[in-house]
Amino acid sequence: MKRTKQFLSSPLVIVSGAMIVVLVVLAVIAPAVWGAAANTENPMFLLRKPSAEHWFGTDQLGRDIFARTMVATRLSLVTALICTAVSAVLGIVVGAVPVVFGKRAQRWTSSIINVWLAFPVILLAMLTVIALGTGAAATTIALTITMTPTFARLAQTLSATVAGADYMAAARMFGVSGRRQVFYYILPEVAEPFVANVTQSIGGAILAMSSLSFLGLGVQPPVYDWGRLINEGFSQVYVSPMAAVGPGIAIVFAGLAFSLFGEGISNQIRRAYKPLPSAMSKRELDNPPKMLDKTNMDLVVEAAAERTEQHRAEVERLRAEDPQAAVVTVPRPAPVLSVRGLTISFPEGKRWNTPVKGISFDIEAGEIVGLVGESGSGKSLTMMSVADLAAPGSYVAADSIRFEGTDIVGMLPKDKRKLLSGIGVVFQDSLTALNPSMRVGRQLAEVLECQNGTPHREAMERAVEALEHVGIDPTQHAERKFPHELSGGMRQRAMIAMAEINHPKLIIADEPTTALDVTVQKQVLALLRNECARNRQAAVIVSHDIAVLGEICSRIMVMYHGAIVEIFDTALLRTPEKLKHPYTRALVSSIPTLETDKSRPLVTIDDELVSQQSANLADDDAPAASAKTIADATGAADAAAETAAVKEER
Ligand SMILES: Nc1ncnc2c1ncn2[C@@H]1O[C@H](COP(=O)(O)OP(=O)(O)OP(=O)(O)O)[C@@H](O)[C@H]1O
Repeated sequence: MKRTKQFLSSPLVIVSGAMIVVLVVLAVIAPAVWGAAANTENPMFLLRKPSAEHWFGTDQLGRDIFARTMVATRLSLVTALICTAVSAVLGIVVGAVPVVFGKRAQRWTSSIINVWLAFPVILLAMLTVIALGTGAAATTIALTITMTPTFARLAQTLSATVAGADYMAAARMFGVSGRRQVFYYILPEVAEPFVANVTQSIGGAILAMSSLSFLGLGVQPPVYDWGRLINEGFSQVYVSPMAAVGPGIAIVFAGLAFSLFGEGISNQIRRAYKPLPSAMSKRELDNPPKMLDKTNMDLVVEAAAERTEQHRAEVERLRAEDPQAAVVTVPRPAPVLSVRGLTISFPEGKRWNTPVKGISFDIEAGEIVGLVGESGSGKSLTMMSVADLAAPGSYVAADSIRFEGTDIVGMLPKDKRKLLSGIGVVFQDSLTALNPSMRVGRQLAEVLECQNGTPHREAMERAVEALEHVGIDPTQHAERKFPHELSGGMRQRAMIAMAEINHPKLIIADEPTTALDVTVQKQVLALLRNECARNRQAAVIVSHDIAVLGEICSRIMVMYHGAIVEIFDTALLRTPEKLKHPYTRALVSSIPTLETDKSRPLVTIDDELVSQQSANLADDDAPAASAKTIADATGAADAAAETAAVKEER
């Protein structure tokens, strides 16, 4: 019901649907209304031109061509509908059903479909008609034979996607029968796109059927369809063009009606998969929430001041080490990424759901920062939005998101894409993040070809080198393999190689080791750390596991309920009592150590208690900081650091 309503909201579906209704009504009533005028020969009105009485004129036997066009609607429509419906069903049988019978059956049917598709459509139809003899039945069979492989290929492609899903594997494991798999698992999933395509094809079937009749291979007198009428009217086309153009208009009308209807349904299906907020007006949607978390701002200022202190200490240390040195240079890295007031919202009915609430943070060049928090705290949304990979349906607002000093907020998509090619992303699941139908080497090379225009051969050489750099044994020739032919660890390494290949300034790794076992996890994290050090890259590693982050990061940011509640130096993990936020303390105390008493249950985090404590912690009376304040504050800290360095240089 909801889906029907959704379809009816599309003007394209409404207009084309109305055209189809007109055709169906004509097919039903035309023989009764216009039958006599269409079939009665009248020697008094031979070959008349169009007039008020005979809109399309008359034929050589004095029959009204408009009436004949109306009457021909039924045969033209019915034959097209029959051959489309039969070939769609056959297409499902040939294309979708073998999916449940395993790889061998799929290979066989795939080869059959390929050979079938290799024959030119009209040639195959003509040969079939010649073999079967002319007439409506033979034409319908001929067209069914030619249309079936197209539907079979479509059904095969759609079903193969479903067949690869985890729930299908589970169904097979549970022993669900093949018939049940087809009817309850595959068909419901492929039905909508399949039906949309089939509807579009009805227009094509009408055209093909008419073409055969026009060539004299289709229906034969005294039976007639639109193609036959054009054939008959062709002889008088110079005297009375409407004799051929009239039935031609009917074909175009019917073809357009079904093609547009199929197109309209396809559009609506595509839209259904992209959450569209319908309850809010455009004005409301143009104004998503914009927030600035003042407590988070204070943390950023503190972190900047802390790093300034560390920088000063480093200058002092080097000075003490070599008091004679005329110049002591300790370059102070500028933030490669600087985010202020990032707010991410989803429209839910008439309200906004805001999982990320005005957060701010800086990532300095070359540093590895961890982003930790419970599931649903907004970690992935934050980092993916920074990389311009925001979740579908989300609305992202920010005071600024500066990457290498350039603010991407409000930037044109083309320029943004160019700038953000300096960010490499390592996704959680390498199996879904890598293209399953492309060899690994090709995928790596494509990054260089698309981003730098590197020639193919050179890009392939660099892809092989990159795979070797991430520790994949070159004798395994991973570059020639498809992703599914690699182990989980190798795939994750390949994805790191892909993120690294163009030496981005920042790597975003979203839970890069969740799917791996503990040993491989450690190897992959060590690899990430080493690659960042080797290429002087910054990285943000998103994880649930604060212990893992402690091993490779210099700083950790803690997210809780869509806010950054603490930013701390990893060294503090050794003195957890110095951590400020109750959630961070609870998180750290839940890490099991060698001293943990195994007879007692692991520490869990009491969400309610943490919320209460953090509410007490927040200083509600403090004036809200603005993005400018924070920029000034961190700027002041940076300036102080620069001054320290410059002074020392002198
Ligand atoms: N496409 C979406 N539509 C609506 N809400 C969403 C969508 N994606 C995320 N959210 C909301 O944003 C919240 C945060 O999502 P996010 O993926 O950032 O969590 P996370 O901290 O990365 O969790 P996890 O560690 O489990 O991946 C979710 O709990 C959900 O409420």
